[in-house]
Amino acid sequence: MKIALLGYGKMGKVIDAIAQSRGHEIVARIGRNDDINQVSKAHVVIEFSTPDSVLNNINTCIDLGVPIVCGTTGWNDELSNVSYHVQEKKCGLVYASNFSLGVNLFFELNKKLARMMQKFDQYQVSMQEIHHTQKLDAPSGTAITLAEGIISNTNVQSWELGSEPQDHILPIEALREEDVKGTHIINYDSEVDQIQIKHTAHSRNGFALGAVIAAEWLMDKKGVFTMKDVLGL
Ligand SMILES: NC(=O)C1=CN([C@@H]2O[C@H](COP(=O)(O)OP(=O)(O)OC[C@H]3O[C@@H](n4cnc5c(N)ncnc54)[C@H](O)[C@@H]3O)[C@@H](O)[C@H]2O)C=CC1
Ligand SMILES: O=C(O)C1=N[C@H](C(=O)O)C[C@H](O)C1
Repeated sequence: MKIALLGYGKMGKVIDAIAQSRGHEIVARIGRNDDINQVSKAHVVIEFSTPDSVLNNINTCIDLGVPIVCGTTGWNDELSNVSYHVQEKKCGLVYASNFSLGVNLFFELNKKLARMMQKFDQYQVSMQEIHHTQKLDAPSGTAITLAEGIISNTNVQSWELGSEPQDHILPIEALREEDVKGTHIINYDSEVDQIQIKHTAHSRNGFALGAVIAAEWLMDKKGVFTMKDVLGL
């Protein structure tokens, strides 16, 4: 399969190596100042850039009719507009806040735990995410997906970055530390105990492999999908 990499930073480079190890050809490595029309040479684009570039990148790929796997975070509010554009142009998009198998299993575990906890209001839920210091968005896209999983399965109504624990609000603490690839922790605290679930990424390889598997899966499909569809969870 011919792949174009749109965004060639930390993730783009790891995806390059993993895609080639799976027999794919990288036909373009496109940075901020390069010609985006190079994506037309590819069967599929894998997009990991920045929150300020992602919308233009996705919309250009849709207009050029090239299917896209997008991992860039920080644009949740625009997902419905982008979905409309994908359907209108009969294109294909996989978007996931996190492409790793482990985190996608963790998403399901989080929802299941939230369903169990909803009738026990002596527990206050909270979340912590830790990432490297270059990360541009907070909270992480993964933390927002986890928060949505809790909100849709409990009587928590919203999440708040950096807030104190309060009824019906999920506080999210976002910490930035040197070289942390991505850690997400959910706590349910009562006066007498704590239940905690945690996912720790040891490298970027899990995110990158998931993105390449999503690109292989997307090839013959039209519509908007997420990693749950790709993995059949
Ligand atoms: N969904 C997932 O599984 C994961 C998502 N991410 C997200 O992916 C994004 C990228 O992460 P990293 O690679 O760590 O960041 P990075 O900062 O190392 O790389 C981003 C690259 O995109 C380039 N870029 C900026 N504007 C561009 C444009 N218009 N066209 C092409 N390239 C452009 C930048 O120059 C930079 O080289 C972030 O939003 C991050 O949160 C990161 C890891 C996993
Ligand atoms: O920026 C990162 O590095 C990561 N971003 C994603 C996110 O915002 O959730 C996924 C992963 O945690 C690494």
